[in-house]
Amino acid sequence: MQYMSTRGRISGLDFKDAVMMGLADDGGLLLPQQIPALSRGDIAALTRMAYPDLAFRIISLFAGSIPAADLKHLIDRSYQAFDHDEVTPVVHKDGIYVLELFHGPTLAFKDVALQFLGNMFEYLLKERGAHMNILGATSGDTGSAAIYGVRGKQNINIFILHPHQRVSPIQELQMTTVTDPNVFNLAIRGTFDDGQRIVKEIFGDLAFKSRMALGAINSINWARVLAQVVYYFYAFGRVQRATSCEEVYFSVPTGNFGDIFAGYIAKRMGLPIRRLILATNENDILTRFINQGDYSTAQVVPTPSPSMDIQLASNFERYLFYLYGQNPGRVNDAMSRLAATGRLEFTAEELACVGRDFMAGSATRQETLDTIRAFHAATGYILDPHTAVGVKVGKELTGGEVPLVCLATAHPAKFGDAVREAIGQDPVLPPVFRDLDKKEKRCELIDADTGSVREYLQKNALA
Ligand SMILES: N[C@@H](CCOP(=O)(O)O)C(=O)O
Repeated sequence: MQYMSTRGRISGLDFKDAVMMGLADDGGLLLPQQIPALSRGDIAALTRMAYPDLAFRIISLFAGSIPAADLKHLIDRSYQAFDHDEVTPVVHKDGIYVLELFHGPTLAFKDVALQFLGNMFEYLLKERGAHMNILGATSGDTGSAAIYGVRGKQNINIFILHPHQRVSPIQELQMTTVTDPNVFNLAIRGTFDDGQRIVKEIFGDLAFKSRMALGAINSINWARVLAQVVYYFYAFGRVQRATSCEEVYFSVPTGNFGDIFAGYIAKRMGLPIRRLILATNENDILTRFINQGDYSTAQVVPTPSPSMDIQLASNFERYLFYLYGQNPGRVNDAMSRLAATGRLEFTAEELACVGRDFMAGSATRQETLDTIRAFHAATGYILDPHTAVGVKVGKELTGGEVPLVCLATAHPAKFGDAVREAIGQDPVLPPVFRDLDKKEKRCELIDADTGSVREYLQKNALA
C-alpha cells in the first residue's frame, strides 16, 4: 500500500514514511493510493473477530511494510491498556446502539488510535535510531490521549497546544498533571482553530520540520484515521449479530471530521453503512455544508461539548479529494479559495453525491442538555455532551428503518458541569480522575502566535 497527498505533489510513500511525515510535505493530507474493497464474505468473517484480531486484519491491509508479527504485537499492547475486554463495547439503550469508545486510559475515543500511534512511533524511532518532537493541537481530548500514548517514552518529546480556558476542567487537568520530563503543555490565548493553524504553519516550514524532527498526533496523521476505521467494523458485527440487520446508520459527533472520515473509509471499503450522520453543536459549518452547500467559517462559539468547538475541520480536505473525483488540482484550488475568502460553494451535483453518504444536523446547548436529561430519565445511562449531540441528531434523522449506532466519544465524567446542569447530579468519577486537582501541574500560557510556539520548541525540543 502506497500513500499520496491530497495536493498531488507527494506520492509513493510506504506506511512507515506516511506515519512519520504526518502532514504531507506539500501542505496536503496523506491518503492510501487505493482503498481495499472487501466482499460481504470478508466482512462477515472480519466482524466475528475479537477487537485486537480485527484491528490487526484491517490495519494490515494498509500497513504492509510492517512485519506481521511486529504489527500484531504493537496492536495487542495498545489494546491491553483498555479497561474493557471488548475494547469498544456496544450497549443497547432506548432503541439505539451506543458504541462506547471511552474505555482507554483517558476515557475518550482518541485513545483507540493514540495508544496505537504512540507505540508505533516508539517502534519506528527505534528501528531508525531516531528521535521525534511531537507537536499537536487539541480542543480537549486529543491532547491527553496523545500525552498518555507517549509519556515516559524514550526519544520522544511531546508539545500540546490547548485553548486556554476553553477545555473542560477535567480535560485540562488530565493534560497538565502529567509531569513526565518529555511532556510540555502550552495553553494558548486563542481557540483550537488558532492552535491547528499554528501546527500546520510550523509543519509547513519543511526545513524547520526536518531540523526539529517534528511528528504529528492529530488526525492529519493517517494512522489516527486508520485505527478508527476498525471500530466501525466491530460495531457493525456486534449489531448485526443482535439484529440480523443488513445495514446500519452511524451517528458521529463531529469537530475535526477525523472520526466520521474513518467511517467514510469503512463505507468505501464496503461496510454496509446506510448513511453516516454528522452531528455538530452550534459550531455547525459541516452541517451547513451537507444540508445547504454552505461551507463558510464563522466565529467559534463555546458550548457544553468543547471538543467540537471547531470551525476549520482539517480532515475535510481528505473528503474533498474524493468529492472532487480524486483530482489534486481541484483540491489545491479549493484550499486556496478557502484561505482567501473563508468559504467554499458546491454544485447541486456535488451535494447530491454528499447526500448519498451523509446526513447532518446540529444541537443547541439546550437541546444537548435536554437529551442528556431525557436519556437518563428513560434508561439511567448518562451520556456525555458530545455523545448527546450525536444521539439527538441521530434520532431526529432516522426512523428505525435500520439500527442506529451512536458513537459515545467520551466518558460523561469528563464534562461534570454539563452533566450536573442536565440531570442535577454529578457523574461518578472514575478512579483515574479522583484527586486530579490535588496533583502538581505543569503548563505555560503563551500567545496564539506561530513565532512564540516555534521559539518554545527551539528551547525545549530533543536534539
Ligand atoms: N476534537 C479534537 C480536536 C483535534 O482533533 P484531531 O482528531 O485532529 O486530533 C480534540 O479533542 O482535541
